[in-house]
Amino acid sequence: MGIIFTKLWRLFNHQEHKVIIVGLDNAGKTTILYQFSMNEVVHTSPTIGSNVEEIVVNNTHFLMWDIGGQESLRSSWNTYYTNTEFVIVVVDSTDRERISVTREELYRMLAHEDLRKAGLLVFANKQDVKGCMTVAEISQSLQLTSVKDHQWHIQACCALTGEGLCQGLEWMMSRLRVR
Ligand SMILES: Nc1nc2c(ncn2[C@@H]2O[C@H](COP(=O)(O)OP(=O)(O)OP(=O)(O)O)[C@@H](O)[C@H]2O)c(=O)[nH]1
Ligand SMILES: [Mg+2]
Repeated sequence: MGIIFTKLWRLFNHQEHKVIIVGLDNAGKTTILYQFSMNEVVHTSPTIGSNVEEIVVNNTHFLMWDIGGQESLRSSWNTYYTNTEFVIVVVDSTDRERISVTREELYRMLAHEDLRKAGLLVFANKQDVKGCMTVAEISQSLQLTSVKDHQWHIQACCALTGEGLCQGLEWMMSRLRVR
């Protein structure tokens, strides 16, 4: 169903902006996708493959691909990269042990030719959990200030309440406006 919809959408609209949502398993990617598309918290199970939804904000159409983050699935993330305009990396801010794994995946992605022009939005998710990493800590662990060849932004959020998600979308919209 998702694929048929995607193809039909492409036939009739040239204004879509492709977005991929990546990050380690359990980061909250699927929860974020459905907060964007339905404004509610859905019950999720680990994503095998991907989910795709169209999000429309002020007449701007985003086609968002939420890709499963389990280790065995990460080597196939690159099959989604073609024509991607924004990469959303979702970080579980409570997962201090695996932030270095996210960093490795992040730099592998940014080095990929197909993502050369893509903007990077990092969601520091699960900010509702006491003692979680702050945006500053995550930014430092991911060494974001060393990212010079991609536009980037980091945004604190909580996918359960939706807090911070609109600000992330607004950043993407602002990048589209300056093109
Ligand atoms: N406390 C808290 N829990 C969250 C938040 N966002 C997501 N979760 C929970 O984290 C768990 C994993 O969420 P998913 O959205 O399925 O994670 P995912 O990144 O899609 O995981 P994979 O599909 O395996 O890659 C679920 O139990 C969510 O309810 C948040 O902001 N705060
Ligand atoms: Mg998922």
